[in-house]
Amino acid sequence: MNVYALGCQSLQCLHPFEGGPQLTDVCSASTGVLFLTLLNNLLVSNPRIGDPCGRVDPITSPRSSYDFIVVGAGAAGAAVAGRLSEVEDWNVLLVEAGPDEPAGAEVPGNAALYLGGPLDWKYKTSNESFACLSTNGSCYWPRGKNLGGTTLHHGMAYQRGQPKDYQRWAEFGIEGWSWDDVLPYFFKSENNTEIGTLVSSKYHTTGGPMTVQRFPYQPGFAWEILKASEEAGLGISDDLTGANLTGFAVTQTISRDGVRLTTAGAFIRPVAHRKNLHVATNALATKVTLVNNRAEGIEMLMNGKTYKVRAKREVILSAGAINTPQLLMLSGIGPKEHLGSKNIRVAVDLPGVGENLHNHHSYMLAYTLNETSTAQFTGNNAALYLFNQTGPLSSTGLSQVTAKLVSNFSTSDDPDIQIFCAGYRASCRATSNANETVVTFASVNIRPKSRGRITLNSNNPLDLPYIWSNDLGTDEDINLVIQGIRYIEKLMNTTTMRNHDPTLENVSIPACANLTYDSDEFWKCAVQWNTKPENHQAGTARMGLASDPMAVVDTKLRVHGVKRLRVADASVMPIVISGNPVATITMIGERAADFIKADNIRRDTQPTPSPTTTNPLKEIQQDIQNGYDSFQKKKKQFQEQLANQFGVPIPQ
Ligand SMILES: Cc1cc2nc3c(=O)[nH]c(=O)nc-3n(C[C@H](O)[C@H](O)[C@H](O)COP(=O)(O)OP(=O)(O)OC[C@H]3O[C@@H](n4cnc5c(N)ncnc54)[C@H](O)[C@@H]3O)c2cc1C
Repeated sequence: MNVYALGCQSLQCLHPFEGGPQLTDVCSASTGVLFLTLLNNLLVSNPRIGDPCGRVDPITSPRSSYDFIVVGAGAAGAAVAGRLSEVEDWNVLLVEAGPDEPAGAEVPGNAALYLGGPLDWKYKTSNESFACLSTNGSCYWPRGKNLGGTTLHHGMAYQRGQPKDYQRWAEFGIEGWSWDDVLPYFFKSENNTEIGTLVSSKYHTTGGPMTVQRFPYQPGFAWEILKASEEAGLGISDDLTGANLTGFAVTQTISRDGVRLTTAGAFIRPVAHRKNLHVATNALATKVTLVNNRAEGIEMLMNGKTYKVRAKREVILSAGAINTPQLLMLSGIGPKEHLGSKNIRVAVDLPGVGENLHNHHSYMLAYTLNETSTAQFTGNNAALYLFNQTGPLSSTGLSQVTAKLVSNFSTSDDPDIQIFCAGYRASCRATSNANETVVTFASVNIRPKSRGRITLNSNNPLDLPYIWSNDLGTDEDINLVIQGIRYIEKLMNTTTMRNHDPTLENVSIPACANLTYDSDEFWKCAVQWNTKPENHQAGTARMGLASDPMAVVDTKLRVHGVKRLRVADASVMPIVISGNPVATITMIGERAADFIKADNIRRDTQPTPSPTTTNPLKEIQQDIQNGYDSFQKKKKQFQEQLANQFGVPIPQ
């Protein structure tokens, strides 16, 4: 009997998940196939990593109707579905195009390794005039296609943007989304384990389902970067979401004790036992069905069969900034002429659907250090990780180091440049120059001005949409990236960094060869040819007032002109926040769930108002408390079971 079977039988797990790509599919380590296979099995069976007993039990076919249907189980959708299912009287269907999360992807050292395969939508932009010129004006945009969405692949950095980001949203006439309005919803999700030791209770809290903490491991070079930053006068911060918004930081992450925590892991798995929550995996929503401009349900493809499922109350689209506008358009909601050109009957002419597409964009400098690299993905480190979830595999290496800085277009309370670092990762994917230590620094424009759009290639839901990002479409966008490059150069020119003898890897781009190396003109050319698009796409179904012709949803996330249909994901942000967006997108999911609860509980209680039962806020608070209590109870039982059967100590 293998360890996996032993663990699951004794814990009476009914639905462990062994599927999805295995380590042997995503790694190319010299450690060999047998080692990777064994490691994969041990990860799957480990209660703290693969969590075999906490997995969802996906439905094999949907019921004909539910109260709510949520499309997409990513940063927002998992939060929406988990929260709605707190109300026992409602039944909720969560529809996800991809499968459950493979255990290997929960290892922080494996971040992004599962992209490029079946868990990735593998989007590519087209016809870029100013970006990704080395790849014929086409940028690669990975997006997660699995429970947890892109939170199964992301770098896990926890940020919220800054108060000014939400002030900018107000310029669209949006009320109710100021910093003071959104902060309680960041708190609602958060369980910060480093209050008092690293961050302040003024900005952070405990009790939510999303654990926020630093990784247990940092490579020594991470602290060297912080030392160099101080030396260069760029500053350091313990908490870029706290009082000190600028400088370099070893960031807090959305992870729990050395294991990735996706939104599915935070919001769905702990409540997977709820009878009123159905999860459909490998199920593609192909359209929202409308009757008289009212959402009646969805059509979906699952296991080769088409289903029509009715939503008695509402449909919520959380399919992300690319798929949500695609679904809206496939359902007849979008720009009239464009829908007509694809033979789609227009239900609601909403010209803003698919417009306002934007993304952070960057340029990466790679430096070779004067030291021989030592392998990090070793048997010892793997064992350390399996037993304790510590060591190099329990972190993303230098990717946990980031900085927020200010260009000359902005002010210190509103940083507009971010630096992403990478290197020293315990990756199982062998690199070509295994003997060299290479570290990278990307200068990221986190206040992009250029806007692109998403349109349909055809009315076939299986066709990927057409994406034109128009990245780097303004001089200011390019200038901002160059200002970030100058900051990186300043950092690398410190004594601290020079002690490591860094050499900038040759940037040889034929199209830029006639320009003076390291001049602004040179970098302007290089940035456009070797653009590094970030993965923070937003804005394609943006919030705004009904009087705003380009607005798609109102401030309660209801689609203009359509009843019983909301959007909750990155697409509703009028302007992407200045930083890593997951926490904000989850906050949007939290808010959507509360808007829905308030509207529906009010509706349910309207006919027979009574002073004792008609306070919707009180009821919502009670629902949340009930959900939280039952989660805590289940967690305690599970920990006791582990302690009794495997001697795993109960965390204090
Ligand atoms: C490599 C990488 C690193 C990143 N690092 C960070 C980081 O460190 N910190 C951070 O904050 N952010 C990071 N991000 C960005 C972040 O992950 C995304 O911005 C965020 O996950 C988007 O949330 P979403 O809910 O809008 O969409 P997603 O999380 O992408 O979720 C959408 C879900 O909908 C599903 N779906 C789509 N269409 C359909 C359909 N028709 N039917 C059924 N299901 C459907 C998808 O499969 C997916 O599961 C990173 C992203 C990438 C790719």
